[in-house]
Amino acid sequence: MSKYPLLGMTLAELQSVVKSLGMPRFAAKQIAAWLYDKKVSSIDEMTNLSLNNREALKAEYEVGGEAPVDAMCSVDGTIKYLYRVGENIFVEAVYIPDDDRATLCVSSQVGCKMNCKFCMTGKQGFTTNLTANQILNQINSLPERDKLTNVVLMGMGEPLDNLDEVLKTLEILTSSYGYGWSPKRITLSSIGLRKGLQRFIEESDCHLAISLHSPFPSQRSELMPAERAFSITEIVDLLKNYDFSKQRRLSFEYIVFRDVNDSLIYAKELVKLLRGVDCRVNLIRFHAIPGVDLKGADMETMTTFRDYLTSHGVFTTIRASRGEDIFAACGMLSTSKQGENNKN
Ligand SMILES: C[S@@+](CC[C@H](N)C(=O)[O-])C[C@H]1O[C@@H](n2cnc3c(N)ncnc32)[C@H](O)[C@@H]1O
Ligand code: SF4
Repeated sequence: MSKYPLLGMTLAELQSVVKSLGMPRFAAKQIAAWLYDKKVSSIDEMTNLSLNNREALKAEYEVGGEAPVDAMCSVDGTIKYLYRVGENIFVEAVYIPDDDRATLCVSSQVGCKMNCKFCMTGKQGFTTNLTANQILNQINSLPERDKLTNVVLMGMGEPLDNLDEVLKTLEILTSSYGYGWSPKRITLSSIGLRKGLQRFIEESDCHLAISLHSPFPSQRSELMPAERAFSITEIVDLLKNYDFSKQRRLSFEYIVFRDVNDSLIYAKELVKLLRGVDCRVNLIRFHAIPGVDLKGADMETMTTFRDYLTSHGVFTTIRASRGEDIFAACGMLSTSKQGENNKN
């Protein structure tokens, strides 16, 4: 019989576990400390629980951490890890070390329903939501776990489409009973879903990045079909109701596609769209994917685009592209692993 994982449970969930087993209420906090502070890998290591209680816990539960099954290292130090989350199902997490920080890009779903034209994960279609256990495990079982300074929910999947499990993970990462991280160390990236965006803003303090990619709704819907359900103008209107001028950061991601959204007409429209919003824009280089007729803009065009936005009051950076040699794009390694296993 497979056991339930404890890793990924909130304090409230651990409290109901200990209650159901007739253990004292304070045992929930002790278990949380073993899981999230001391980061043990087995219930046997939870030595301040009585032997009887440990045995009772072990009958139904396990810690539930699982090491990655594969890794690809880039010449620039970026490492893409593959985690198994089911029979022949894998997700990616990408470790990106930098001078003074080390970021992990975490997945929230296997595949994605949103079908953005430029995205490899979108091309996979949707397989399943990850549980809080599977999201947190990408961080917990990372070989470089203790070096991590930041986490970005920018891997496979649309986090607002799996918000219950994502919010549980964020609670564990930021609570004093959990990892105790500042929410400023965590960024959630989303295309912006009507059902979910407001809830995320109100129930979390983590930074928010919105994938924008075109200020024109007609073009944005060509690139990102979800635009039809919740348009970028509605998204920006909603965001204007919240204060992003202090600790919490709002950014917009913009992949610059050659001859598609890279001229100053687009930059001008972005300035108009983002007027009065406390935010920054990150320009992203496109990682080409097979079968899609889009190309990335050259660096000169991106620089001109950035300078126009910055000189018109929208602070803009060009995101350094990391792990080019192992990347191609998010979703590539897991897609090929699934294909490889299907052939065997
Ligand atoms: C993979 S998504 C996951 C988070 C969320 N679903 C979203 O779209 O924001 C993270 C970021 O990667 C970008 N992205 C997707 N495919 C890309 C590609 N081929 N090249 C560059 N960026 C890409 C998305 O636009 C988004 O800004
Ligand atoms: S870009 Fe984000 S929302 Fe779009 S298909 Fe990829 S993962 Fe899903």
